[in-house]
Amino acid sequence: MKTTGGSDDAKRRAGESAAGLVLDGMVVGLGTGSTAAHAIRALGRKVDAGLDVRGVPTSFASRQLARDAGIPLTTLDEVDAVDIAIDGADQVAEFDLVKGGGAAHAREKVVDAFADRFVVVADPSKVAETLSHPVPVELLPDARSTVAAAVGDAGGAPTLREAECKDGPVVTDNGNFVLDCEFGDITDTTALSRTLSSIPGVVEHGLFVGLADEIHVGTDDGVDVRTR
Ligand SMILES: O=C(CO)[C@H](O)[C@H](O)COP(=O)(O)O
Repeated sequence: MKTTGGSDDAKRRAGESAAGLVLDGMVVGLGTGSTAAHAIRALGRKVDAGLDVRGVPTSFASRQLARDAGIPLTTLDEVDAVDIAIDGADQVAEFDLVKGGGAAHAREKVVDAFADRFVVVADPSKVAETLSHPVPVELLPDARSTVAAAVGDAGGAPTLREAECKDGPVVTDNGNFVLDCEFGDITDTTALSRTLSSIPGVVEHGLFVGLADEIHVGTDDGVDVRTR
């Protein structure tokens, strides 16, 4: 699993803190990334101890990890509600996020937005005053040049995400490409989110605006929790 950001201990504290919110009978959205992985492993230990939950994975990677951890799985088609979603972020400013470092943001946004309570888990390296991390944009492969041009018109500098162990671009779990789009400081997250969503060929972008309910930031000796 891809690892970014700060210390693994801080990520573990954040993940375990969020997993502690899960109660018997809940349906849980299972995020993607190294911090969410700590929450999934902690949840697996609670399942071992007798907790009855069902997980909705947000990626191939989180599905595999949840299976290995012994968490019973379900899908959005089979549940009426997701009680809580626990997911990481590449950057957090107040309650707005940039996500998609693992190219899973399209499914993550569906699950995180549907959840009654969306809990973000992060380490201190992710926290900023203003979002400035490049925004991942998942797009239909045929639309690469037209989406890149539209991102440029919107003031962004797009870079096609290249795979590390394969020649050519990253291909998402949905069979699409990702453009990492540099916008500098993003002062109006709502406007940029709307602009990116309106581009034909964009499947989903990694700006998560107005979705997070709670942020758990693991520190050297504990967890800072912020609630809306
Ligand atoms: O959005 C994501 C995957 O698409 C991840 O949650 C994000 O990249 C953070 O990952 P990590 O916890 O490994 O730093």
